[in-house]
Amino acid sequence: MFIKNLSLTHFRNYGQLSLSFDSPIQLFIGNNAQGKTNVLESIYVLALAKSHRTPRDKELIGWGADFASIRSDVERRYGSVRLELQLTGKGKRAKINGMEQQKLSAYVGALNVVMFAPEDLAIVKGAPAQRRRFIDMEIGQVSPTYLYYLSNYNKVLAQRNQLLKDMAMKKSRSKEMLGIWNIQLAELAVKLLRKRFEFLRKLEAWAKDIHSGITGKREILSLHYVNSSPVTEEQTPEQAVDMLLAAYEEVFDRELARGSTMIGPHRDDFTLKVNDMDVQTYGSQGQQRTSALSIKLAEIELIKEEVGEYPVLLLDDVLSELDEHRQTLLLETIQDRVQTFVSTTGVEGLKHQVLQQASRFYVREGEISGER
Ligand SMILES: Nc1ncnc2c1ncn2[C@@H]1O[C@H](COP(=O)(O)OP(=O)(O)OP(=O)(O)O)[C@@H](O)[C@H]1O
Repeated sequence: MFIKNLSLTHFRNYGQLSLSFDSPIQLFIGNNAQGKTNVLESIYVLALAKSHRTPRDKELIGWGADFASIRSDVERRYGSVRLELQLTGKGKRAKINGMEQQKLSAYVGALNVVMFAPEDLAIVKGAPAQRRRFIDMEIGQVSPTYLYYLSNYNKVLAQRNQLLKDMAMKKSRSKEMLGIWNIQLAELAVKLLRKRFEFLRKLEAWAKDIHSGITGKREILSLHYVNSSPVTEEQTPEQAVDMLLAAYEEVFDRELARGSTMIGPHRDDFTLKVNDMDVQTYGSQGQQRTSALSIKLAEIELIKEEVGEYPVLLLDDVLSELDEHRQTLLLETIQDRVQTFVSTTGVEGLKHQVLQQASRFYVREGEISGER
C-alpha cells in the first residue's frame, strides 16, 4: 500500500494542507506542538475512522470550523483508491472512489496502517480496556465482519445490562426476555472470541520470532488470552454457545446484584510473558518497550499475511527513542517494502542510512514546507 497524496481541511491545526509523497519514508520534522503528530493522526483516522488519541471526533475539527475532512489516493495492489472521510462531530461520512459507504465497517480496511506511538506502551502496561481496544482495532482492520459483530455485541450488551437493572429494581420480571438476549449475546460473543483466539495465535507466532531476533535469542515472548468465560478454541461454535449460556445461568444472581454482564469478550484481556514472566508486572522498562515493539512489528507481518500487502507504518516520536540496534531492526523490517511516516523533533538521533535518503517535510505552526 502506498499513500500518494494527502489533503486535509480543518483537521486539527491545518486549515488547508495538500501533500504528495513519492518516497518509501517521509520524515516530518519540527519543534513540539507544531502539528507533526496531527499529520500522522490524520492518516490513522483516514484508515480506521477513529483517532488513536481521542474517542471524541470533535477534537479533530479545527477550532472555529464545523467539519474536518481528509482525502487521499492510495495505491493498492489492485489499483488506486480514493478515500475521503468527513467528520462533523455528530457523525462521519466515508467515501471510497466517490461512493458513500453506508456502514463504516465496509469502509475500514481500504487502507491499513500500523501506528507506533509512545502511548503504545499501554498495550503492555495499561489497563485491560486498552488491550481490548488494541485487539478490536487490529482485527477490525482486516475483518469487516468482526467490526459488524462487535457493534452488534455492544448493542445487545447494553440492552441486556438495562434489563438486568430493571429486573433488579423490580421494574421488569421478564426472565423470558433475558433468555432471548442471552442467546443473541452468546452467539455474537462466540464469533468475537473465535476471531480473537485466532488473531492472538497468529500475532504471537510473528511476535515470538521478532522478539527473539531483537533480544539475540535471550527472550521468548508469549501472549495469553485471559478469558472471563469458559469458551475455548477447541469447542465447536455450538458447544461454545451452550457453555456460555450455562455460565450466564451460573452468575445470574451476581449479575442481577450488579446490574451488568460479568462474562464475555467485553471483560477479557491478554497478558504478555517473557520467559514465562509476566512483563506487565515484573518486566523492566526495557523489556516492556521491546515487547511493545515486537508486537507492532508482528502486526505489520500479520496484516501482510491477511490482506496480501504491507500496511503503511506511522512512527510517532518513537524512532529517536530506540537505540541503534532497535532502529536498525525496525528499518530492516521496513526496507523498501513498507511506506513509513515518521515524526521527529530532530534528525540527529536518526543514524541509519535509509533515513538519510527519506523525504523531509518541515512542520511549523500548521504549515508544512517540503525538502530543503
Ligand atoms: N482541534 C484543533 N484545532 C486547532 N489546533 C489544534 C487542534 N487540536 C490541536 N491543535 C494544535 O495542534 C498542535 C499540536 O500538534 P501535534 O500534536 O501534532 O504536535 P507535534 O508537532 O507532534 O508536537 P510534539 O513533538 O510535542 O508531539 C498544538 O499547537 C495544538 O494547539
